[in-house]
Amino acid sequence: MSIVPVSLGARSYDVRIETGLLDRAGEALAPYASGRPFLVVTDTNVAAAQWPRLAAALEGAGLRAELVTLPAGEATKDWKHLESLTDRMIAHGIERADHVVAFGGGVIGDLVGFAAAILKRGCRFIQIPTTLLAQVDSSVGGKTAINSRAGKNLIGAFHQPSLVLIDPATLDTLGRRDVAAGYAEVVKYGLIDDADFFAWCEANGAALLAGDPEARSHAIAKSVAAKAAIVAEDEREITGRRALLNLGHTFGHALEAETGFSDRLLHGEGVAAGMALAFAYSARRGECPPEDAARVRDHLRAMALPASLADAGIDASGATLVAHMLHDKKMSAGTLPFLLARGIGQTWLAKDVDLADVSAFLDESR
Ligand SMILES: NC(=O)c1ccc[n+]([C@@H]2O[C@H](COP(=O)([O-])OP(=O)(O)OC[C@H]3O[C@@H](n4cnc5c(N)ncnc54)[C@H](O)[C@@H]3O)[C@@H](O)[C@H]2O)c1
Ligand SMILES: O=C(O)C(=O)C[C@@H](O)[C@H](O)[C@H](O)COP(=O)(O)O
Ligand SMILES: [Zn+2]
Repeated sequence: MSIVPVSLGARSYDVRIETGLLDRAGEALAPYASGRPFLVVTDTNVAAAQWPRLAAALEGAGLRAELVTLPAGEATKDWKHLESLTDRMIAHGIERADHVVAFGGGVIGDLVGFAAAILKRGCRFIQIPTTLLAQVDSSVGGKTAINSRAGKNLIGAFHQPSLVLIDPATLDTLGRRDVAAGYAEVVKYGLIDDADFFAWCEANGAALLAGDPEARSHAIAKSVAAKAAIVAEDEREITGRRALLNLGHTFGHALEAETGFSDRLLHGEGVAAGMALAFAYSARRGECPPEDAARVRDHLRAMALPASLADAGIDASGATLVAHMLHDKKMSAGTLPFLLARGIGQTWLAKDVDLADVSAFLDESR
């Protein structure tokens, strides 16, 4: 078992990573049991593919559970499902010290985490992530949210889980497109500040996507450690350190908004295209070697990820995409800081980016 601590003073917690851990989850969850059964929230696909394992583990440890199953997909991160979930939590009698279990991908984790942040002004939750994306990124760090009509994750809160349990074997039932989408967030850690890890991705990405257990476990442990270190330094994205985790997201969220937060473009796919655009734009500004931008694009494409507007199926104008960006949560005093790169592993937060120039770049890229 590898254990990565997320060090946040009174809000510290562990991320436990071990193949087969789901079958022993009862043991790990027992200390968090209250007088009521655990409320486990999942989606339809995870309920079919992985719930029998968690149910057996809970039963084996003498723990009771009630399952809430929500529709699968990004559209579930909305007011309607937040309302129905909080109604279920209230009916269940959740108290502030109780733990709700988020069992699924990033959609379930973000929604359940936000419901836990606001129910009775805050109750506790545990993450059991079942997608590569959720295991390497969304289950760690306490960003919770739903989408608004205007944009991605616009209604949310920072609320840390008490525990994260990662079983890489849950990925055995995940579809190839979702594995690839999660892989985009793995590549992100290399592009931010670890050129050696990007080189590892170039060498091992294909094996990881094919389900190689060693490559998978290495990528998960490495990503979680990278994220935990950044979150411990800047939990609420104040100093600019945590903003690095947003590499590719200003472009990516605009592409997601343009496709209506639907399965036309998955979050990780938007991030992949967004990272390629961030590198291409950095190269256009003369700040990044064009060979590095090409390496990023080529690797993402080789992993069946989109690396351009056309790959992502986007035909919108630069002005339309920039209009989406105005809702970005990094906006400050009317300007939008941008994650750019001086090369692979050298991401930085630029504060002098002119959105008219971004719009022109996007029009050229179409
Ligand atoms: N909070 C954060 O820090 C953070 C970080 C990155 C992404 N996110 C958010 O995460 C969301 C995307 O998460 P995601 O990619 O996990 O999407 P998701 O939760 O929609 O899961 C993807 C698909 O896989 C299915 N699935 C999940 N686990 C499965 C399994 N083990 N076997 C079979 N099917 C399974 C789901 O039902 C769904 O259809 C986005 O909303 C994004 O904004 C949040
Ligand atoms: O944890 C973070 O910080 C991130 O930015 C991780 C991102 O991968 C994730 O998609 C996050 O939800 C985006 O944050 P947002 O603040 O731009 O909504
Ligand atoms: Zn992301």
